[in-house]
Amino acid sequence: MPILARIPIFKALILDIIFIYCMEITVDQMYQIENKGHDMGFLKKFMMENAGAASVRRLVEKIENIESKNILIFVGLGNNGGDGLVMARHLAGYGAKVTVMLLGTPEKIKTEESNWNWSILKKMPSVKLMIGDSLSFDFKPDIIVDGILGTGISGEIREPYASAINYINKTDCYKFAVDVPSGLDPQTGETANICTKCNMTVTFHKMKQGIPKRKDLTGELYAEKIGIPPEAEEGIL
Ligand SMILES: NC(=O)C1=CN([C@@H]2O[C@H](COP(=O)(O)OP(=O)(O)OC[C@H]3O[C@@H](n4cnc5c(N)ncnc54)[C@H](O)[C@@H]3O)[C@@H](O)[C@H]2O)[C@H](O)CC1
Ligand SMILES: [K+]
Repeated sequence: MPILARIPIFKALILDIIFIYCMEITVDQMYQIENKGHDMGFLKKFMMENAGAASVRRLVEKIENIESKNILIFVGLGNNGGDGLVMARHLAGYGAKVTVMLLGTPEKIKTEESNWNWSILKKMPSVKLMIGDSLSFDFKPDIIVDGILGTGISGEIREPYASAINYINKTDCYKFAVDVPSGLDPQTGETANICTKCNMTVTFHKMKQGIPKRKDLTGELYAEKIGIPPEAEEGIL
C-alpha cells in the first residue's frame, strides 16, 4: 500500500475519489443499460415517463408558485425532446402555463416513445403546441426547459437547434436542462460551437462522466433514478 494511503485522512480521500469515479458512467454504458432494461420489459416509454416526472419534481421543489409561471419548453426530435414532452404534461397538471416549441415537424419525431407523448399533448388544450423554427412568442417566459439535445449529440450544433440555444442564452429567466445542457458533450465535458447555460440540470439513472466537469453550464446538478432495474447494469458496469 502506498505510504500516504496508510494515513487515515488520505485513505478516506482515496476511497472517496474511487467512490465518486465509480458512480459516474460513460454515455455508451448508459445506452447499453437503457437497452438492456428495455429488453427486460421495462420499456423506454416508462423510463421517459419517470425522467420527465423526476425533472418536474425537482423544478417544482425549486420554484415557488409554479401555477403562476409561464413555462416555455424547447424540444428536439430525439428522446431528450421526449422527456420535455412528458414534463409539459406534468407541469400542466400543476396548473402552470405551458408552451411547447417543437424544433421541427411532428412527422420527423424520431422515436415511438416521443411520438406517443406528442400525441397525448395534442389532446390537451392546457398545453400550447408550436412547431417549426419561429422564435417569437407572445409572452415572456419565467422558466425555459431545454429538451433540445441530450446524450445523442454529435458535432457542431445545426439549425434550428443553434438559434434556439442562442434564444435561451439571451433570455433572462430560470433555465432547466433535461439530462444535459444542449451543446455539452456528456462524455467529455467539452462544448460544441454553442451550449445552453442553465440554472439546474437533472440527469438520469447515473451521472455521466463529462457533466460534473461543467457546473458553470449545468447549474445545480442532480442524478435521478428512473426505474431502470439494477440488474440491467449486470455485465455493463
Ligand atoms: N438515460 C436513459 O436511460 C434515458 C434517457 N432518455 C433521454 O433520451 C436522451 C437521448 O435520446 P436520443 O434520442 O438518443 O438523443 P437526443 O435526444 O440527444 O438527440 C438525438 C438527435 O438529435 C440530432 N442531433 C444530434 N447532434 C446534433 C447536432 N449537433 N445538431 C443538430 N441536431 C443534432 C440527431 O438527429 C439525433 O437523432 C437522453 O439525453 C435523455 O434525455 C430517455 O428518455 C429515458 C431513458
Ligand atoms: K438538454
